[in-house]
Amino acid sequence: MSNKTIAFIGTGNMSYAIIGGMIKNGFAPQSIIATNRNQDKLAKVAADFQVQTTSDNNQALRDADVIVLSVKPQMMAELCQSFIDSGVDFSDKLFISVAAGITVARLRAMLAQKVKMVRCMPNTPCLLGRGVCGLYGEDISCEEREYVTKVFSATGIATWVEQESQINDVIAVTGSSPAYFFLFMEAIEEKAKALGFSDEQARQLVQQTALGAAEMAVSQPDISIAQLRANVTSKGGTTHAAVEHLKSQHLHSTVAGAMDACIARAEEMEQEI
Ligand SMILES: NC(=O)C1=CN([C@@H]2O[C@H](COP(=O)(O)OP(=O)(O)OC[C@H]3O[C@@H](n4cnc5c(N)ncnc54)[C@H](OP(=O)(O)O)[C@@H]3O)[C@@H](O)[C@H]2O)C=CC1
Ligand SMILES: O=C(O)[C@@H]1CCC=N1
Repeated sequence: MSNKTIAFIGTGNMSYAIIGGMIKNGFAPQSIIATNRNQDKLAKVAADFQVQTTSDNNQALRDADVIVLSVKPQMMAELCQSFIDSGVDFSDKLFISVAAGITVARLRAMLAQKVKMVRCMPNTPCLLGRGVCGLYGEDISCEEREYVTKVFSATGIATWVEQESQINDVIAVTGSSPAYFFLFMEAIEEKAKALGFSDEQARQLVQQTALGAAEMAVSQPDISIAQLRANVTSKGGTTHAAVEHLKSQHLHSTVAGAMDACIARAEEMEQEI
């Protein structure tokens, strides 16, 4: 199975990140096909990673063993219908959908076949091999599960969940959460600029601090994140004043509420799409 060809249908932000992670971690470029309707994006992924590219989705469907569905959820039904209309026999292909808010049952209905299906919930740090992917599969063999694990382990951490509903929890915890961190970084950057730092200084200061904080957590797994935070917080000092302000603004419940909103939206999309 590891010699199989994998086709990414729709090469936008997420496929680009997954392909980048795969290439950095030893997957052969000739085993990867990227499709897109936008030629500029195909030119970029070909130039950056030397993978095969085509704007013909049906060609990729025919040539690949594994088909990654990576268009926006609202585009998925139209894409699946085009596969049905192509006349290509895809009954034995392994499908992987990275789309939020579309269940296995719905994807199979769109494809009008009970195909082997994996749902994957990745995040964009896959590009650097620092991603997290939640995986859920139906009717896949042990060999296929191993292959999928190998693909997504190349992009970071890959973890299987037992219940499909847990994919929505993964979205809240890791799929969408790079955006929460970026939002926090944006807020610090904005205030740094207001304090008089240049745009370049503000960007450097915030990104280096975020990187340092993340590396502190990763490199010291025996120290809780709460303790790492406490280690910065001198009694009666400056950090204490800042942290108390964040707590008084209900940061924890705000974040929990944001994650609940994320899950609720995924559930809503399951009904809409
Ligand atoms: N971005 C993220 O962080 C994450 C995204 N996802 C999921 O990944 C999927 C893709 O998201 P993302 O990469 O952000 O979206 P993008 O819009 O960046 O990428 C989708 C790409 O698919 C192309 N496309 C649309 N329809 C077709 C078609 N019929 N044939 C070929 N190409 C097509 C689009 O072209 P065009 O540019 O012309 O529109 C676009 O380049 C979504 O389902 C999303 O839920 C999951 C986890 C994280
Ligand atoms: O915002 C979205 O819907 C997608 C899924 C997770 C991250 N981006």
